[in-house]
Order: sequence, then structure tokens, then C-alpha cells
Amino acid sequence: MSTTTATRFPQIAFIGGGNMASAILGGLIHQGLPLGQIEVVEPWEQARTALQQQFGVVAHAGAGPQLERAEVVVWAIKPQNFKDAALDTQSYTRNALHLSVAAGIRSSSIAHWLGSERVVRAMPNTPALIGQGISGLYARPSVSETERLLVEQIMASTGAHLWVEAEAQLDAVTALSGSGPAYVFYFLEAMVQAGVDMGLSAAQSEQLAIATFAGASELAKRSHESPAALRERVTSKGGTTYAALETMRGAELDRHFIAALRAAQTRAQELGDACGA
Ligand SMILES: NC(=O)C1=CN([C@@H]2O[C@H](COP(=O)(O)OP(=O)(O)OC[C@H]3O[C@@H](n4cnc5c(N)ncnc54)[C@H](O)[C@@H]3O)[C@@H](O)[C@H]2O)C=CC1
Ligand SMILES: O=C(O)[C@@H]1CCC=N1
Repeated sequence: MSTTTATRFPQIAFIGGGNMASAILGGLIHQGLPLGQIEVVEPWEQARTALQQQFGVVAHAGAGPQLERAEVVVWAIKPQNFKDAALDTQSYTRNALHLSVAAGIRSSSIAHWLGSERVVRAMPNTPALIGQGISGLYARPSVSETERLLVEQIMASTGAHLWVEAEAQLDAVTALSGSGPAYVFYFLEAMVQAGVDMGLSAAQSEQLAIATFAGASELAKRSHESPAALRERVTSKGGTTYAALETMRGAELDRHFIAALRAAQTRAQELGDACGA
């Protein structure tokens, strides 16, 4: 895992101007990407207005010759919209390197629709919005080392990255870190609810819960010990943590949690099948 600092920015086009495009775009602009080097295709007027207000970027409602200048095209649309958007766009982007953040859609489908083997897939997550994300990356064999570095430079605006060798591993990345922030928020919600049930205010509970996630994550990051060893340090035999963890074990929470991630992985595979070539 590593982060990369930006040097020269490419001409870059975004197909889709929603949450993920905004996270990447915002990071790149923050790093100094000039607005004149950005094109965005976004059919939804409200999203185009948001892009203009947030970043000063004027997006187009549809694909057109303006895309021909793009050295890199970032595909930030829903899996269900990918094929139609690709077929609308492919005649303008034959010379570009393609970078898709769509869940599930395989690089072979993208290469087929776009008529280009120069395809990289990324699976980021929403902490990208504050430059604290992590992305899994996969490149088709035709992608050069220089092009991989270019992708790293673009994704560096969103946080860290990790290359995978087998494309199927991206479905696991999707289930773990792509969807992962939602699991963290789900647990935060439950911890806040528990705090309120036990007599704390919602504000106090939220402050305690968020600080606990942030502190424990940072401790795990900085420590040379495993998460299991760190957990054991909190857990006195017959103490409060032990009581909580025994309740979790009784409910087989770990088994259910693992099953939930497998459901996300399966859904990524299904999206690849259903929305792919
Ligand atoms: N939101 C998340 O946490 C993550 C999302 N992703 C992936 O990123 C992709 C985009 O997701 P979000 O940004 O969350 O969705 P979003 O709904 O915020 O943005 C997608 C945008 O694409 C636009 N669009 C629809 N058809 C289009 C077309 N033909 N041409 C151009 N734009 C079109 C929509 O109007 C919309 O604004 C998805 O494929 C998703 O799997 C990946 C990692 C994390
Ligand atoms: O839920 C989804 O399908 C997307 C992919 C990873 C996070 N959000």
C-alpha cells in the first residue's frame, strides 16, 4: 500500500458526475488540476448545477467531441448505466486510458464496449471525499507501467491504494472496503442508540462512539500487534468487555458479519454478470 504525489496532470474526462466523481474531482482540483483540463458528462441537471457550484466545473449533458482531448476517462456511473454510456462515448475516447470505479463491471466488458484494452478498474470508498479513502486497483495486461503510475497519481487525491493481481479480488475489495464505510456507520448508529438507551444524550453518545472508532482504528494502524491482541488487552476476564463480547459470541455476530460481506461480494459478481457484456 502506498500514496503517490501529483506531478503532471493529464487531460481528464469524467463520465458521471455524482458522489464518486465529485470525490476524485474535488481531490484533483485541490491538488492543482486546472479546470481547463477537466470534462464531465452528467445528464442530470441537478448534479451539473452541484458540480458548477462546488468546483466551478461546467458539465455537459451528453457525450461529444469535447471528450476527444481526454488522456484519461474516469467512469463513475452506476453499473446499470455503464454499457449505454460506453456505447455513446466510445467513438470519442479511443485514444484514452480508461479508469472505471463501477462495482462489478469487469474490465473485459469495458474493453469490449470501448474497443480498447487500456482499462484499469478501481474500487474506492467514500472517505475519498476527505482524502482518507482506500482503493483496490486492477489493470488489464495491456496497461503500461507509466499508465499504472498515472492512475496512482489520480487516485492519490482520494487516499491510499492497493493493487490486486486477479480481477476477481476486486469483488472482495468491494465487499470489504468499498461498502465498508456503511458497516462502520451502521455500528456507529447502534452504539449511539445503545448510549441513549443507557441514559446518555444522543450528542454525547455520538461523540463517544465516533471518537472510539477513530481512536481504535488509529491504534490498530500504528500498533505492531494484531487486532485480536489489541482486543484482548481491553478484555479483563469477568469484566465489562468480556460480558459484551460473550453476548456477541452468543449471537454469532462474527458469522453473520462474514455472511454479510459474502452477500456483498456475490452481489458484485451478479452485477458483473447482469450488466456486463
Ligand atoms: N458511493 C460509493 O460508496 C461507491 C461507489 N462506487 C461506484 O461508483 C459508481 C458511481 O457511484 P456514485 O458516484 O455513488 O453514484 P451517483 O448516483 O452519485 O453518480 C452517478 C452519476 O452518473 C450519472 N449518469 C447516469 N447515466 C449517465 C450517462 N449515460 N452518462 C453520464 N453520466 C450518467 C447520474 O446522473 C449520476 O449523477 C458506481 O458504479 C458505484 O458502484 C465505488 C465505490 C464506492
Ligand atoms: O453499494 C454499492 O454498490 C457501491 C459499491 C461500493 C459502495 N457502494
